[in-house]
Amino acid sequence: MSQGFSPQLGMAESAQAPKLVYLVTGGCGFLGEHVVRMLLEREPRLRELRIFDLHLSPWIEELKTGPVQVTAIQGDVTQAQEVAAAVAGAHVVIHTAGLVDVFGRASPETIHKVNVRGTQNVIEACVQTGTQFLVYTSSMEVVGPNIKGHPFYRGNEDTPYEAVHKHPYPCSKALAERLVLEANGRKVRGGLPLVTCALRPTGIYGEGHQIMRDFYRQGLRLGGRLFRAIPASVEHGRVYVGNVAWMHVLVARELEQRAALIGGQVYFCYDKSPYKSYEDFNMEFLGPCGLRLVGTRPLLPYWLLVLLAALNALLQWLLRPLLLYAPLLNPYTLAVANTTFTVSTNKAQRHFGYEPLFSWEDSRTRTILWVQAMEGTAQ
Ligand SMILES: NC(=O)C1=CN([C@@H]2O[C@H](COP(=O)(O)OP(=O)(O)OC[C@H]3O[C@@H](n4cnc5c(N)ncnc54)[C@H](O)[C@@H]3O)[C@@H](O)[C@H]2O)C=CC1
Ligand SMILES: CC(C)CCC[C@@H](C)[C@H]1CC[C@H]2[C@@H]3[C@H](O)CC4=CC(=O)CC[C@]4(C)[C@H]3CC[C@]12C
Repeated sequence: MSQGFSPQLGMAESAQAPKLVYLVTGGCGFLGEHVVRMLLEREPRLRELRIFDLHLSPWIEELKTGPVQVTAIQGDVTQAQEVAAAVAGAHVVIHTAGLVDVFGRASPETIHKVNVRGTQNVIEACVQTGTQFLVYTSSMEVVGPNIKGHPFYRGNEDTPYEAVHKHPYPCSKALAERLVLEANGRKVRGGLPLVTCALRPTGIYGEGHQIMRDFYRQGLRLGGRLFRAIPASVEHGRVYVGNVAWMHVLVARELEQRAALIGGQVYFCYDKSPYKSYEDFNMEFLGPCGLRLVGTRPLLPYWLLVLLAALNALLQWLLRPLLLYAPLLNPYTLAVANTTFTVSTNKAQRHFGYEPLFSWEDSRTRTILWVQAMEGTAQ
């Protein structure tokens, strides 16, 4: 059963009746919502958009009034039958669903179940039902930073790096990514080959970013101040959520025409966001909303942060039978925050013509407006 499509948006073709069915798993999440909205805005060949998520958001209802049929599917990626039912008849699957947890909220088993087995279910569903194109949202964490704290400075997809994973989240993303890439070329129902690729965003920011919200609220509680914890010289790759969504839409569109080139490939997600430390970067948005980052150098010595992070891990373990204690600071988040990880690549541009849709100025303005719209601004 062929479900082919042409990614070239010629005049004649875009004027034809839309015929494609897309499925976005995790479509109600931070990134998933942007992918969903981007598809509706920028994929004129879309006939039906299926949004699959454990928790469906109320905003989906607003999307149902447009020309594209929007189908909300409440489901769990760990349930193979639910996934297969959602995938059946879809031309393209964009698999963003995942458990993003580096704070110890979920058990390692749950993280593995959702991120690895869930991805396996998506692959098997494509194979069984004859869906040929699969885009997987991977993560920079598949590469690093590693537990040795080696810097990854302006690296690209071919830069050698000692990827050593111990934490359940990067372990699960690395395993899932491998499954997706190994599935490239498998025969789907009807005999055509499955075409897969993986996108690896660095730290995503933008409207809906939960950790930014947490930092903002913490700053408000501390009287409009945040205290520098990490040296300004430690740089982090960050990418605007709208550009990450755009990259997903574009690569999904190009998968068929350029299957031999794109199939089985990984791409870092990048844009023109500046390289800065995690905290200085956040201040690009929190600053204009009235917060101040105190200190040109970290206020606490690093050894004390390591001690506090270890104490938090101990408290989390001791308190687990009674309550969930999951602060931002733990040995893993400290190691990630304190290690330079920046990417510099044009692979997505070379392979499928990606250019960021949003400039740095636009991305910044949109994010600031979103922070300002949150309740109780500091201004
Ligand atoms: N936030 C970030 O900085 C980065 C995120 N990523 C990846 O991007 C993807 C999306 O992440 P975010 O949007 O940040 O997270 P999110 O938590 O906002 O979104 C994930 C979505 O998946 C859904 N989901 C979770 N478990 C599910 C299950 N068992 N069945 C069905 N749906 C389920 C959630 O309900 C949620 O709507 C994830 O795969 C994550 O690993 C990659 C790099 C950076
Ligand atoms: C108080 C601490 C000293 C600073 C805390 C900051 C951390 C919570 C965050 C610093 C770097 C973040 C991670 C990074 O952006 C890469 C990521 C990729 C993903 O796929 C998921 C999220 C994350 C692990 C992200 C999580 C928060 C940080 C560790």
